[in-house]
Amino acid sequence: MFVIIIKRWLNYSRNFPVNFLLKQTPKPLNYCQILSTKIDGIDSCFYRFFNNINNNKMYDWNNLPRPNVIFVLGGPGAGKGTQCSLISEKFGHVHLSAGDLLRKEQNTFGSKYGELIAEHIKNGTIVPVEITCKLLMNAMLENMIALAKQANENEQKSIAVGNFLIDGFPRNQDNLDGWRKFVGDKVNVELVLVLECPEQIYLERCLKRGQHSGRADDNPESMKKRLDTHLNQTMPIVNYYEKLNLVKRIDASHDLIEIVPTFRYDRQLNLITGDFGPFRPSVPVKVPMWLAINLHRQNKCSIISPTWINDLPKLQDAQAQEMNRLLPPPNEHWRETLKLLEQEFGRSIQCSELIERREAILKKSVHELFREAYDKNQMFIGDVTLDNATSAELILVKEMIAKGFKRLQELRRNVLLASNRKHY
Ligand SMILES: Nc1ncnc2c1ncn2[C@@H]1O[C@H](COP(=O)(O)OP(=O)(O)OP(=O)(O)O)[C@@H](O)[C@H]1O
Ligand SMILES: O=c1ccn([C@@H]2O[C@H](COP(=O)(O)O)[C@@H](O)[C@H]2O)c(=O)[nH]1
Repeated sequence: MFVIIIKRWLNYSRNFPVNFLLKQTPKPLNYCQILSTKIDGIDSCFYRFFNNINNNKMYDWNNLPRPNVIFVLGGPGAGKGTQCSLISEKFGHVHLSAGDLLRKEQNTFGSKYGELIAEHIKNGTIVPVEITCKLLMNAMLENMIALAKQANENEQKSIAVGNFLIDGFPRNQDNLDGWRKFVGDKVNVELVLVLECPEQIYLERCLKRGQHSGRADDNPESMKKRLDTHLNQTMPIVNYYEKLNLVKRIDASHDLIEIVPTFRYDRQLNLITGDFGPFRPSVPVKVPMWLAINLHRQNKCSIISPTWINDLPKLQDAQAQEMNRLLPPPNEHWRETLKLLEQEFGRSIQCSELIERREAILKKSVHELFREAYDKNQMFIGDVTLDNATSAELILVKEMIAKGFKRLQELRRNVLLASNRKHY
């Protein structure tokens, strides 16, 4: 009997912090009290939980303030990681990349999920939510505990609320369902930032990154699958959040332009759009277009032509084969950038055929759209889809669309008048 008691006692004390925590039912204590009695318990639970992500019993979130979450979505290479780093530097949000957490788990010695994760990443498919969600929750909890500890050390009355940027999640319906089930109201989802680029840019950026990233999915085959997953599985999630009015779409295709300064300025320029510099003679640095032109006019730099300009002849040939569809442009502002560069350097960049062909396709598709309505004597037109047209290109057909609607209105009025006459 005595031996059994000793054994049980030994077992109990070996698991002491965990047992202690599990036996305590959370009471509405003030945070400082909770910290002084419980924080070590939560910590050790956290580490056990982290080592064995299957063991969700060890998880305790309830005594910490409800954190704010911003989801950051966008295609592969949209710049989610890049922008999150900038936001977190500027505003202090904690950046958690679901992809990075999965890659870390994949490379953790002895992880039973390593192979499964590697397979999904290579194929551009989505890892089951139980794994991703627990990794995210662990990472959030780790940060929340750090805030709690900080408050405790500084004898603050309340713990700061965690602010998280969750990059690359939720990516599909399974992710969304799992997030609702495991996290739900434990956090406050404030916003969903969606970074958008033409497909060509996603591809270019990831293939370029692939030259040094060592990532198993920065190659043409994986990219095809990742783009497909983004379009067919992630975009429906964006639509879901759009209905909740939480989505903010951002054009992420703005390329900075590379200049070679002829002057020295050892500090950074802190502009609204980001921090640029330092500037050193002969050392290339990226800046916004307006700054490049301004410095160039003062003879303070030379401008390096963006690489996509070299690919324009290829796009021109491909677009010449396509009679009815616009191919993805190099980026949203390609025409404006070309115009500025042409003005600056006084020479023209050979792509007038490409511009004419795209304008012709656009005009033809708008024309056909309305012609069908007139021919069938319909008062309404179907959905307008002008895929791959940039904002500048859409402005070109704005007048045609306005005229088309005006004529449809006239048609409608005539039909109504005719039907009223019939009744008399
Ligand atoms: N605005 C930009 N202009 C040009 N290149 C960019 C821009 N933003 C990011 N990049 C580059 O594109 C590549 C992809 O960026 P980043 O890793 O931030 O994208 P991501 O959306 O997090 O990608 P993934 O989903 O594949 O992890 C990087 O090499 C980065 O330097
Ligand atoms: O929530 C997620 C996030 C990512 N994945 C997988 O990881 C790769 C790479 O993700 P990046 O965000 O582009 O770094 C992605 O293609 C998925 O295979 C995931 O399954 N779930």
